[in-house]
This record gives sequence, structure tokens and C-alpha cells, in this order.
Amino acid sequence: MELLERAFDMSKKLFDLPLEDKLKAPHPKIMTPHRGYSGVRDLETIKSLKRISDYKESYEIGSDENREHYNIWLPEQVLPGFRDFTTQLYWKLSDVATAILEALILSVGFSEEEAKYVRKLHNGHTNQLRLLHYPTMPHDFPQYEDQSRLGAHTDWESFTFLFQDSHQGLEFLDRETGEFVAATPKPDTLYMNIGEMFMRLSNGYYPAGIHRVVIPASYRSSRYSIPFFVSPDPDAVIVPQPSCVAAGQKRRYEPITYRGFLNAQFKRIHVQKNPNRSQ
Ligand SMILES: O=C(O)CCC(=O)C(=O)O
Ligand SMILES: [Fe+2]
Repeated sequence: MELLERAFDMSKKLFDLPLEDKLKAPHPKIMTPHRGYSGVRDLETIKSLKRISDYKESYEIGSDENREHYNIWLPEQVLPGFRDFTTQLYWKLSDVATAILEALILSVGFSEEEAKYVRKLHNGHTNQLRLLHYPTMPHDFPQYEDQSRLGAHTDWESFTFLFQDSHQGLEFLDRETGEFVAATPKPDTLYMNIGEMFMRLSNGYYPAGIHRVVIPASYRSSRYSIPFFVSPDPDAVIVPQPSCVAAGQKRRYEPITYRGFLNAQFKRIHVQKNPNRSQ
């Protein structure tokens, strides 16, 4: 079986487990480590908000060498082979990310020195593999105007690969027309989007892709997806690289660290009580 097929198979096995088993690897209530299992919001809360969004369960996995975001594993006997398989998947996708990063470096036209810096920022240990399951909406569940599986957002790290099952729903904003366009799953096709950090490194040469997951009206079935987030070193300075700033122009973004950026985002979300954060 192909690696991705096996990945979706494993993800289904995970989310099919009884809740009490999934809760043997609970995501902590705080954001660090951002690892382990997070359950769905209860439907009564969604009804009271009159807005379907974020109706999903997820499991986050990273490098075993990441001391800050350390992995939260299920006991092996709960889902034999899960840890080995997802670790292998994480590193395979990290290898692909390294190749894609080279392509991005080339296409932006970074100088050799800048390219070295950008490579160093992405050492592979800060990436994040996410298994996602959007459960079936009950058939008698009310339809709301503002309903989505995941509201429109940008990702915050450098870039993201997005794998999805055949149930669709993922859409990207076309900046020229202002319309969302369906990212229909196709065999041997990898969808990816640029995140906030690479947008900054390239001084906006590549804007961060706005995307969302809709619930097709006729279709409320369960959906699985597997995003892979490629993230920079949290404490390194992220600044537009000089070769992307035209002579006589100012850079479009001030220097920040990824950690500083995340903290500012958390603060903003907390203030607005906007649950659209998705990473
Ligand atoms: O489920 C998807 O296809 C997209 C998920 C996503 O955009 C995210 O987790 O940031
Ligand atoms: Fe996203």
C-alpha cells in the first residue's frame, strides 16, 4: 500500500478507537506541548454558538527530539504500530519538505548566504504532523448560514502540505478574483500553501495562502485530512531577506521570532475569542 493510503488507514484506526482510549494520549489544556489527542467540541456548544466551525478531532505528532513540544504517545497496545508508522511518516514528509524548501529558495532567488540561513531555520525537528478527523454531522443538525469545517485562515509557520481523503471541502482563496476555489483531491497531487513565516522571509513574494474547509451542502459525511506544517526554529529571527527588498524600498515586515509571532496571535485570539486558530 502506498504511504499516504497507509497514513489515512492508520488515522481512521486511531479515530475509530473508543474515546477513553484516545484520551490515553491527551493534548494538555495549555498550548505546549502541542501534541497528542484533542477531542471534538460538543454539539450543544456549537448549537449555542449558532455557528458550525471547528467540529473536529485531531492528533499532533512531532520529532522525538523536540524537547519543548515533546510527543504524547498512546500506550503501544492501544494501537500497535501507530508510533512507528507516524514517526516514519513524519520523517518522510520532512524529507519532502527539505526538497520543496530548496525549490522555494531557488524560485525566490535568495543569495547563497540567505539560502544558507533559510535552510538553517528549518532543521526538521520543529515540524508538525497533524491527523484530522471531521466527524459526520448528525442529519437533524440545524443548518446555519455561517457553517464550515474550518474557517478561512492562513497557517502561521513556513509552509504546509495538505493531504485529504476523497470527501473534499478544502478551498483556497484566489487573490485575483476574491473567490474561493476548491482544491479537489487528485491522485499524485500535493496541495501546499505558504504560511506567514515564509511570506515574511520572502518579503511577501509568496503571500500566505488563505484557505478554509467547507461542508458541502449535500454532503455531511465524515472527512479525514493530514496537514504537515513545516516550521522554523522558534527563536531564530525571521526577517525579509535583503535580496527580496527592491533597491530604495523598505522591507514590508519587521523582524520577529516565530515564538513572538505565535504569542501575539494567541493574545489576539484570546481577546477576540475567535476560535479560528487551526494549528
Ligand atoms: O483539513 C484540511 O484539509 C485543512 C486543515 C488546515 O487548514 C489546518 O489544519 O490548518
Ligand atoms: Fe490551515
